[in-house]
Amino acid sequence: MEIFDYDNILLLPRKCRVESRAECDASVTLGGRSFRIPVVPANMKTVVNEEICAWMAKNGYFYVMHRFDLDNVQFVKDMHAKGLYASISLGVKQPDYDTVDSLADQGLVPEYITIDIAHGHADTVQKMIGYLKKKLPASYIIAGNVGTPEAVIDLENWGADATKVGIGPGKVCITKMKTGFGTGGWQLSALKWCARVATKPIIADGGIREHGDIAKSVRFGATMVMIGALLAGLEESPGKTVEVDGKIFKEYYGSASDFNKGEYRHVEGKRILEPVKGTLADTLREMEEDVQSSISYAGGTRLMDIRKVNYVILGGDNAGEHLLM
Ligand SMILES: NC(=O)C1=CN([C@@H]2O[C@H](COP(=O)(O)OP(=O)(O)OC[C@H]3O[C@@H](n4cnc5c(N)ncnc54)[C@H](OP(=O)(O)O)[C@@H]3O)[C@@H](O)[C@H]2O)C=CC1
Ligand SMILES: Nc1nc2c(ncn2[C@@H]2O[C@H](COP(=O)(O)O)[C@@H](O)[C@H]2O)c(=O)[nH]1
Repeated sequence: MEIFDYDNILLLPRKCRVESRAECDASVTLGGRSFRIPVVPANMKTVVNEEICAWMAKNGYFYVMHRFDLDNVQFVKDMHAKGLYASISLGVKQPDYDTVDSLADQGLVPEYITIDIAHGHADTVQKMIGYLKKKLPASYIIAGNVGTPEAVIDLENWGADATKVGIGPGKVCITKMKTGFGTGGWQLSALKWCARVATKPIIADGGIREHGDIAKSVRFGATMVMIGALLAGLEESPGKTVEVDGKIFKEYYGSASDFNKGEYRHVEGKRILEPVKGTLADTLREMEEDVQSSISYAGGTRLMDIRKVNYVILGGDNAGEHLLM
């Protein structure tokens, strides 16, 4: 199997078919809705909050609200009251089942539900998917996180409408060091491996360090890309603002860090400071322009045209050119 990651892959251009990058359509469809770009901010406390989610929904972007210290039922009510779609996260414990009961009893149907646990290839996830199918059958279910084709096949067979791939490639992730497991360091080839068997959309989660990594994810099978670090250091980002030597940073911590959990047990995440660099609107606009450029380099006009390009692996044992012929 070829092993590579975002920083040692480059995509190869094909003859341009547009006169302006504005002709390239970066939009993507997930769960029957169209979104401006294939990017979703990570469902983490230092990346999204209610205001950011509402703004994203209003402005044509996909979001997934986090599931920590939050009244999910009230969140769904608030989003629907504003005429916006609701996209929530759930775990697999009793309070999560209580949330599902409460939503169903009140006739509240979130348009998207993401079952989000560290090791998503699990009976507990199968059980939650089954419960959601019974209680909230109209919700679109995203399940994860996983890192192997076997897991993608199981989650799809259990009823997931999309899977989230990425065990440990995140910037604040320490899973690799703590457990010896994961896709950290080879996330892009793990994505390719999973995408070969997937029959439903994949959300590539973690490890995006440059805007060009979005196109690389799409090339290797992602429908959507989940991003934490690159969106944690914005003016609106909910992490605490910290000043160091006159420079302004935002706190960014892992959902499995002691900062999120409130205790040091089963910790698989850390806290870092991200320099503050611009607004959410400007960053998403720049990402859209960069994806439009990627589409034009791919010789296409639509996002999925990126899937047609060849690529090279730079350095290492697998180095070489990979042609689609
Ligand atoms: N993408 C990634 O690489 C990772 C992401 N995270 C994120 O951190 C957040 C918290 O995750 P998580 O701790 O799972 O959430 P929860 O604390 O809600 O735990 C979910 C359930 O899974 C169990 N569990 C957790 N890890 C494992 C494991 N390795 N093997 C078997 N069972 C396990 C927990 O039990 P118990 O605690 O008793 O074991 C609990 O019952 C999520 O948002 C998750 O996405 C966390 C780690 C890795
Ligand atoms: N192993 C851990 N992974 C975590 C934790 N909290 C979040 N995450 C994952 O990281 C991505 C974001 O990655 P980034 O490279 O864009 O910053 C996020 O979506 C989660 O899947 C954690 O505590 N441990």
